[in-house]
Amino acid sequence: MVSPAPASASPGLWELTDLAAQRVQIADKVAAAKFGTPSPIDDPVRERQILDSMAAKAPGLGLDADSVVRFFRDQIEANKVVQRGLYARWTEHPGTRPPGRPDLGTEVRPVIDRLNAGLLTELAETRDARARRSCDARLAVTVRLADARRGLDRLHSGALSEAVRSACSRS
Ligand SMILES: O=C(O)C(=O)C[C@]1(C(=O)O)C=C[C@@H](O)C=C1
Repeated sequence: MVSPAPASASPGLWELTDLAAQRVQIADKVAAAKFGTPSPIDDPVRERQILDSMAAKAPGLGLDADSVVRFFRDQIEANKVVQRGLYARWTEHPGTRPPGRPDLGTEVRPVIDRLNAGLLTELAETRDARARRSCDARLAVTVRLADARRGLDRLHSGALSEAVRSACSRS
């Protein structure tokens, strides 16, 4: 669930940013599902499915398919940054490994699917705000607020910045 916008957040960009933050946080569960199993972090088939599905829905929402693909590619790359960071952490400090292994197909990907749908809706909702010249500055503030609100550490906060880097000035 998207948490309510902090008073100082740019109302138009808060939901988009908070959903991207949640997508970065769900990488912990993805990594926990895969760590110590033969499943690699990279799943090109799943990535293609996400990108094709988002691209197909874009025109109906008045969005440019290429821009939507770029945005979701960034979401996926950000997710992988977190997964790799956690793998490194868990390898170096076995005591920090997650206690359980969630099921990727039934527990984790359905959440990602919902976040993807929400993000696509928000891309459409924020078309005007993202086209404004003020977008970069407002987004930077919103990202810092999401960092604080969700208590993101450096790994997740860096990934969130990467996730939203193409959000401004896209149709
Ligand atoms: O679903 C997975 O297996 C993930 O690792 C998540 C995710 C994503 O961000 O959607 C990231 C990397 C994979 O290549 C595919 C998808």
